[in-house]
This record gives sequence, structure tokens and C-alpha cells, in this order.
Amino acid sequence: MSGKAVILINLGTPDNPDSAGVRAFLKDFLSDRRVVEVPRPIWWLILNLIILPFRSPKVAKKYQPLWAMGDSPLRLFSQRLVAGIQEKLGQDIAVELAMTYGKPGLVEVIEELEAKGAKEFYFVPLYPQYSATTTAAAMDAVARYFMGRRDIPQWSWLRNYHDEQAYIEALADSVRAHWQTHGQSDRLLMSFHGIPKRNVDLGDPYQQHCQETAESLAKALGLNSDQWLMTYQSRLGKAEWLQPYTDKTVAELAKSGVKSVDVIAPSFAADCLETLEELDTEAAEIFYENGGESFSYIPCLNDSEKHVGFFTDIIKRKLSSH
Ligand SMILES: C=CC1=C(C)c2cc3[nH]c(cc4nc(cc5[nH]c(cc1n2)c(C)c5CCC(=O)O)C(CCC(=O)O)=C4C)c(C)c3C=C
Ligand SMILES: [Fe+2]
Ligand SMILES: [Fe+2]
Repeated sequence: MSGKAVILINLGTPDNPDSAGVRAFLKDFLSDRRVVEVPRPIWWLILNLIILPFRSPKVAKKYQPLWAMGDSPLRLFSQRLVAGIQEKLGQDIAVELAMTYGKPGLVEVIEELEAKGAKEFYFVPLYPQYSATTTAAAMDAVARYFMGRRDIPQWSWLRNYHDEQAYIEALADSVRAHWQTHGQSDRLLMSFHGIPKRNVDLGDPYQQHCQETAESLAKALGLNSDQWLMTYQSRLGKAEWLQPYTDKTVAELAKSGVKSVDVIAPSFAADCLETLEELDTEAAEIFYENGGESFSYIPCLNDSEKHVGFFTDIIKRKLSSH
């Protein structure tokens, strides 16, 4: 190997779809100050007395049907994407997957790569849109690991890629392919993972990145403004998050007489609980309960050829430039 290594980073997922597995994952994830900015003593009480005991068993039940493939879909799809990139890139540059929370962990992956001779790292968080809650949390985790070291390797980051033409084209292609197989619905709904509104007010560029993604995708597909809409999903807690909310919008759409909707989740590189359960199951139910007739979920880019090609090109551009 050339001494160059790429680590693709995703959020993380439980080891097992049971209460203990989900609890350990949520504890790790929701204790990160980048993710939850509520003052620590108050948050400690909420997390340990309410969220961990009550949410873990409930969420474990939602993960269980998704484990039919033998593991968490987030880990499986992310691993397949990484394998595809490694194959296309060749063996000269090592490519691995790591999670900010859970397995495979960032520290173990960095250590393994260094043991194999890696001297230069390119970190690629699988978040098209930058947010402090995701991208900066991954950056912190890497920096924390190297903090205790004297000899730190060369490293760089792909901060965001929502404005890369090839990423938008890959999304547009997946929508067109879906339309070819299933027909085009009355609306295209683009549902992004939400964050608290306060984070944006304090300077997180995530909302702007999501708006730019949605507008670019609509433009690439030639859609008029009345043919598509964007929403935010996965709200947690009582504070206001980015609006409009996906669940409410889906209900309103159905009530207003929209019969069919295509749904895409452009803030997720790989399918996971939030897309397969919250969108393709829960939001679909809300649509049907309110009179909708067809809720058609468009999968994430996962290990599709265009997605693999997009990352391979970005990596080549970065690592062959010097
Ligand atoms: C409390 C806050 C949360 C913030 C802020 C947040 C931001 C955020 N998350 C993703 C991507 C994913 N989130 C996933 C699951 C998930 N997210 C939260 C909370 C916040 N996310 C929780 C509590 C959970 C776990 C499930 C649950 O209890 O409801 C996942 C899926 C993981 C899986 O195992 O499948 C992803 C991916 C982004 C992109 C984002 C901000 C931009
Ligand atoms: Fe999340
Ligand atoms: Fe959720």
C-alpha cells in the first residue's frame, strides 16, 4: 500500500437489536455534546432517567425487523459502499468504514490502518450536508484520539458534498430510475434528518445545505415548484426542530387530496432505521391513514454504481494531487 488511507465515517448503530444494545448505542451517541447541547446536569437526568430506560426497549422493537438481513442495515449498506469503493480504487489506497458511535469504532480502524503502514488519512463523513451534530462530532472524535499523540499523521477531511454535481446527478438518476419502474407520483417529497432550530440560529449551516440540495435535485429533474417539497424528520424532545416536519406534512398532503407521493431521503448515504422504519413504514402509514393511495419510497444511494463512482472520483482527486 502507498501509505494513503481513506476512512468513510457513518453515525453508528447498535451492536444488537435488543434493549441493551440500543441502550449502549444511545448512551454513547446522546452523551456527545455536539449532538445534544442541553446543559449537562439537566441532560444527565433526562438521558438516564427517561430516555435510556424508556426509549431503548421501544426503539429496539423498531430495529428488530430490520435485522432480517443479519445486521443493522446502516452497517451493511455502508460496508457494501466501502467495499465497492475499494474495488474500484484498487489496492494502493486502503479504504475502511468506521462509525462515530459503536462498531467498527474510529480508534480501532485508525490503529489497524497505521499498523498496516498508513501515514496519510482522508476522512470522508457520509453526510452530504455539514452539521456540527454529525460532521463536527466525527471531526472531534478523530481529534480526541490524536490529542495524546506526539507524531500526528497528515490528515484531511471531506467537509460536505451536497454541492458536488456528481452527487446531485446520482440522486437524480435514482429518482428517474424509480419513476421508470414505478411511475411518477403527484409529488416528490425530500425528507431530511432534522436538527434543533436553535443550532441553525447559532450558526449551523445544515439547513442551508439541505435547501441547496433540494433545489439542485429539483432543478436536475426539471420539476416545477408545485411538484416537489422538502421536510425534516426524526425530531427528538420538546424543543422546536427544523420545519416543516415530515410526519405532519405527509398527513396534510393526503388530507389535501394528494394521492401519490415519491419520497427520497437525501441526508442519508445509506438506508437505516430513520429511512426504512420512520419513512417507509411510519410516514407511509400516516399517508394511508389520511387518505393517500400510494407512498413510494426511493432507497438511499447505498452501494449503487453512481454512488461508488462518485466517492472513488472524489478520493482520487484528493489523494493523487500530491
Ligand atoms: C438528539 C438528537 C439528534 C440529532 C441532533 C441528530 C442528528 C442527525 N442524525 C443523523 C443521522 C442518523 N440518525 C440516526 C438515528 C438517531 N438519531 C437520533 C437523534 C439525533 N440525530 C437518535 C436518538 C437516533 C436513534 C434512533 C432513535 O432512538 O430514534 C441514524 C440511524 C442509525 C441506525 O442505526 O440506523 C442516522 C443515520 C443526521 C444526518 C443528523 C443531522 C444532520
Ligand atoms: Fe439522528
Ligand atoms: Fe427516528
